[in-house]
Amino acid sequence: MQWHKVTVETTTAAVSAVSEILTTAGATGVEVMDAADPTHVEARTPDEVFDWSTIPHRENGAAVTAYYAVTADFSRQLAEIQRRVQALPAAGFTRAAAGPVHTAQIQDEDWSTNWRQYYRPVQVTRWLTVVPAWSEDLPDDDRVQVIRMDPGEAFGTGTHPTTQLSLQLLEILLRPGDDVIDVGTGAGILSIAAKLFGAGDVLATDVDDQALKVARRNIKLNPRASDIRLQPADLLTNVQGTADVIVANILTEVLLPLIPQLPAHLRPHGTVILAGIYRDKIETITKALAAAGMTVTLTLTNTEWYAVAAQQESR
Ligand SMILES: C[S@@+](CC[C@H](N)C(=O)[O-])C[C@H]1O[C@@H](n2cnc3c(N)ncnc32)[C@H](O)[C@@H]1O
Repeated sequence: MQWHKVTVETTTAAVSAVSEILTTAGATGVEVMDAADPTHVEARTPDEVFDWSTIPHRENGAAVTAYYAVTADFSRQLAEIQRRVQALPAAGFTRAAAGPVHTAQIQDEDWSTNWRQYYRPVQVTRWLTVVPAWSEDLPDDDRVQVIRMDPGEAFGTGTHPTTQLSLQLLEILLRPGDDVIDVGTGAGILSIAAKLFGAGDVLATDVDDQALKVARRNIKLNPRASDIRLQPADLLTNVQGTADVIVANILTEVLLPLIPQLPAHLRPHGTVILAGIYRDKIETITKALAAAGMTVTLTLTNTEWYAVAAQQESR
């Protein structure tokens, strides 16, 4: 089968945004080469997800690659990718983030399954390990919860710092029986983790139908999370009801319009967990939370990324 290979030259800060653009345009997965990734020498820890020695290390900037089936629709998909990449500087990224978009037509060389050999289980929090769906390699400690995921299908299989920060805050803050809304669920990992941590009702939403399909598949891989509800939704618009915990790992540009919607969906003493915040955006998010009557109670960082937990100020 023939595929279009699309590579966007960009910067470390914009990798997540570019990955989202390529995924939203219909890619089933993205490959990231980033100079900020640890080299294989720095990365030799028991938690490694990749065999780094097999992956070349990039010297500058970053590149995100995705593959699209050869269809009549491709020129429209490519135009949309180029339009959205060019809009990155206006969304607050540096001009360098909107680098050239390269395309090539390639023969299927099993790229869609080749990456599987690089994946290993990864311990994402103290009590949570993400295990690829096909792996028999389970943690030795039976107190550690296991999430089964099919990586490479949608953003959020546990390896990105923003997902790990969200999982860590859920592990710290979620109380048994808490009802949860997961805004922008992607591959469903935060909702599944919430269930394993003892959540009550969990509603997972996403604006992208493809993400919801992937989330549905991953939920099926985790029987203890089988009653997660899925709903297509743009942020909290048309989402009914309230929750004890609302979690969202999305870029700041998307979190900002979400924040004013939160109080109407958050129970008294409820907690909001926001991740996907690049370090130069943390002040903007804190101010927006304050304007919506919420105070940051806990902040975690991982590389350049921040995640915050916030609660409503008592009235
Ligand atoms: C960075 S991914 C996070 C995925 C997963 N929650 C995680 O933590 O790994 C962001 C997700 O938000 C979704 N998203 C983007 N804009 C949205 C919106 N306006 N409303 C709902 N979901 C949105 C994207 O489709 C994507 O699946």
